[in-house]
Amino acid sequence: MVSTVIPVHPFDLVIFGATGDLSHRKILPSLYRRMLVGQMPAGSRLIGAARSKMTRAEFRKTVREALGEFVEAKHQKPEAIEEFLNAIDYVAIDATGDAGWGALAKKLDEKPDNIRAFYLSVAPALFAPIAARLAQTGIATPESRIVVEKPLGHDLASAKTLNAELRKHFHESQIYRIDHYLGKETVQNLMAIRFANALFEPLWNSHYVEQVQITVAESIGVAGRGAYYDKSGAMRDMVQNHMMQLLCLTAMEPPSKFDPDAVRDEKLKVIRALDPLKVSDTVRGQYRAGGGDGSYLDHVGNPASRTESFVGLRVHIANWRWSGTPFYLRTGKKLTARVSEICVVFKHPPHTIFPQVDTLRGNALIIRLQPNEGITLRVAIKDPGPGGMRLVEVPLDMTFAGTLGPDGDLPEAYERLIMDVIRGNQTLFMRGDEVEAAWEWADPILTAWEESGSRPMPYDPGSAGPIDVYKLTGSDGHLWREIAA
Ligand SMILES: NC(=O)C1=CN([C@@H]2O[C@H](COP(=O)(O)OP(=O)(O)OC[C@H]3O[C@@H](n4cnc5c(N)ncnc54)[C@H](OP(=O)(O)O)[C@@H]3O)[C@@H](O)[C@H]2O)C=CC1
Ligand SMILES: O=C1O[C@H](COP(=O)(O)O)[C@@H](O)[C@H](O)[C@H]1O
Repeated sequence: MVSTVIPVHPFDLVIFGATGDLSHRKILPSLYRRMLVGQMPAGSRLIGAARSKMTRAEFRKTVREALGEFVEAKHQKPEAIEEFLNAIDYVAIDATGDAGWGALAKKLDEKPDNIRAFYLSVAPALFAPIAARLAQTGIATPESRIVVEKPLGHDLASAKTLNAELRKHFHESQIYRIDHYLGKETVQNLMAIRFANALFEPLWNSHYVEQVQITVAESIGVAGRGAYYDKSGAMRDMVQNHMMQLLCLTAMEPPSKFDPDAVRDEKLKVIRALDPLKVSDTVRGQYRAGGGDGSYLDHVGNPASRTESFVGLRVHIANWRWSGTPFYLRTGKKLTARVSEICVVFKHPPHTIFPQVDTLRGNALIIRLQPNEGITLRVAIKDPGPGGMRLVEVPLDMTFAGTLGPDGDLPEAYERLIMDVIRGNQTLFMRGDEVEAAWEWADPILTAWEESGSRPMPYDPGSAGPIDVYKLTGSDGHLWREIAA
C-alpha cells in the first residue's frame, strides 16, 4: 500500500530548545523522516534556538549526532542527512534576555513568503516570555503558528494563566497545543472507524455498549525522569491529557464535519458531561522494588513521596448516549507490558438459542494503539468441526502492519503533528478550553487525594497494578482485559 504524501508550502520552523532532549529525540528525527518522503520543500529551513552559544556548524554537528542516535538504521542515508543538515541554521537566544532576537528576525525576513512556525520545546516557564518577545519584536506575524506541549499547566489556575499569556500575543487559531497521542495512527483511525462506517455508530451507545476500558500501560519506570515525574504523577502526566483525549474521541458525538472546531466542540462536550470523580471510583498505586530494579521511591529519591505511578478510574459520562455505561481507565509505570488500547465491550444478545458457553465474553472492538497498531473485532462463531453447535470467540483482525507490508512504516505521531502545524490544520491539537475543562475535572480529585493524606497502594513491577484496581470493574461484574503485548 502506498500512502499519499500531501505537499506543503515551504516553511521556516524555529525550534526554541533545539539543543534539548525532545528536539533531539523526536522533533528533528520526525522532520528528517518527513523530508525523506518529500514533505520538506526546497527553501524550507529549520532554525534552532537555544541559550548555548554555538555556530551553525557546531549545531549541525549535534543534529547529525541526534539523527545517528534516534533515526532507525534503515533510514540513515548519507545524502539525505547532508540535504537535511543544509536546511539547518542556529541562533543563540536567551529567552529571557535581549540578545539574538534581531538575528532571528533578520534570518526570517530573508524568506518572507515562508510559513513561520515557532516550536517551544522549552520549560513551560519560558512559554510566556518567548511568546511576548516574538510578538514585541514583530517576528511573529498574524499568520505565524506557535506550538507548545505538555505540561500545559499543573492545575486549572495555572492552565488558565498559561492560556491567557499565550492569547495576549497569539490568536487561538495560531496556537497548536500538542498531545502526541492525537498524532498516533490508530487514534486517528478511531475516528475513521466510527464515522466512516455505518456498522458501528448505531451500536455506539449505552443500549448496546456494556463497558469501555482504556488502558495505557508502560513497562518502564520513572528512573531518569524522577524530578519531573514526582511533581506530576500519573493523573497529571497521562490522564488529564492523553487518556482524556482517548476518552473524548471514543465517546464524542459525530461532529458535523471533520474540521478543527467541529471536532473540538464535540470533545469539549464530553469533558463537560463527565460526572465528578468520587474517591471510591479511583485507585492509586506506586510500584515496589523488584526484578533487580528499585522502587518508585528509590527512582524519585523521595522516601516520603505520595505521588502515584498508577491510576485506575471508573468514569461516568452523564449524557443520553452514555448514561449507564462505565468507562474504566488505567495507566501506570512498571506494568506487565507496554500496551495502549481502547476496548469497547458490547452487551450480550438479549436471548441465546445456542448452548451457554461460560467463556464467551461478548463482542468487543479493540482499538490497539501500541504495539501492533490495529483494530480487532471479537466475534462469536461456531467452533469449527463436528463437535456440535458450540460457540467460540475469534478475533477479526485489522492489524495495520499487515496492510502496510513488512517494510511498511507508520509515521510517528510527531511527524503527523508537525506537518499539520505547517498545513495550518488544528484538528489534532487541543483547544485552550478543552485543556481547562480537563483540569477542572481533574483538580478536585487531585485535591481530595492530597487532603486525604493517604498513600498510594504498592504494586509489584510486572503486575497489572494494585490489587484494588480489580474492585473498580469487579463491583460492576466486569473484568479487566489482560495486559498483554
Ligand atoms: N523530553 C521529552 O520527551 C518531552 C518533553 N516535553 C516538554 O518539552 C519541553 C522541553 O523538554 P526537554 O527537551 O526534555 O528539555 P531539556 O532540558 O532537554 O532542554 C531544554 C532546552 O531549553 C533550552 N533553554 C533553557 N533555558 C533557556 C533560555 N533561557 N532561553 C533559551 N533556551 C533555553 C535549552 O538550551 P541550552 O541547552 O542551550 O541551555 C535546551 O535546548 C519541556 O516543557 C518538557 O516538559 C514534553 C513531552 C516529552
Ligand atoms: O507524555 C508522556 O507519554 C509517555 C508515553 O508515551 P508513549 O507514546 O510512549 O505511549 C510517558 O512515558 C510519559 O511519562 C509521559 O510524559
